[in-house]
Amino acid sequence: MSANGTDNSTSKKPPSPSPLRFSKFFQSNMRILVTGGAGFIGSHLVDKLMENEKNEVIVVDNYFTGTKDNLKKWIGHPRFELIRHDVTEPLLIEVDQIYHLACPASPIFYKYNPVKTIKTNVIGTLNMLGLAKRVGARILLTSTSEVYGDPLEHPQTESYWGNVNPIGVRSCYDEGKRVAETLMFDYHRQHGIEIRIARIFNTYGPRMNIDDGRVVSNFIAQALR
Ligand SMILES: O=c1ccn([C@@H]2O[C@H](COP(=O)(O)OP(=O)(O)O[C@H]3OC[C@@H](O)[C@H](O)[C@H]3O)[C@@H](O)[C@H]2O)c(=O)[nH]1
Repeated sequence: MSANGTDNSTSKKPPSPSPLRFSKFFQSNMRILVTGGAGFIGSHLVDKLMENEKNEVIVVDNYFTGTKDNLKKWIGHPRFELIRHDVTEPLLIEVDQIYHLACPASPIFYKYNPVKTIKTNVIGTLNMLGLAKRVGARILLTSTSEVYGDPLEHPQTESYWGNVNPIGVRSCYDEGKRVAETLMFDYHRQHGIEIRIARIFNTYGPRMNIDDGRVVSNFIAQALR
């Protein structure tokens, strides 16, 4: 039972992974899908996952804000595969874990085509959950502090439900991520899918687009100009 009294547990067993998981070879190899892996955070996650010799990493990305350049050191590596794919289209591959990061995170980009942004959050997450159910994979969603909207509680605890404008110009991202979280929990309760959700607050670091309009990159860009 979570702090706000809702019962997020499930009585369902997770779907069984592919029979290949139990063969000797695959026991020691984890096939990991990273959607949005060509982006700022996604490419650093790929670097971390590739450090483990037992991981095979597959990145799907439509390069809306990410770039192959962020992954250049892995292209051609035997344990790495890069696929140009938009997660609003179904994806039929065999994997054991899914890190679902595909979504424009900068306001400049997600407000450029708000309908596409919410499609990516809703249909993209549905496609990834459908894949997780089919292959018995565990799935992590990178959510955001924007699910709290304009919070009335400081600091926000994870059980705080937020204060979000459903019809504003940022709602495609804020509400899109909230629906993505809803879908994650519904697949968990209804189908026993193993889920993880990380609500990422403001981040900065190498490979961040300096002019992507987020607060920290704005401060740095203004300081440099
Ligand atoms: O429709 C889309 C939109 C975006 N993407 C990709 O998703 C990736 C997003 O990476 P960005 O560099 O834009 O953003 P970040 O890495 O900072 O965002 C990260 O943290 C915030 C979360 O909300 C995002 O989901 C997560 O990607 C990019 O590679 C982009 O090309 C898709 O693959 N499909």
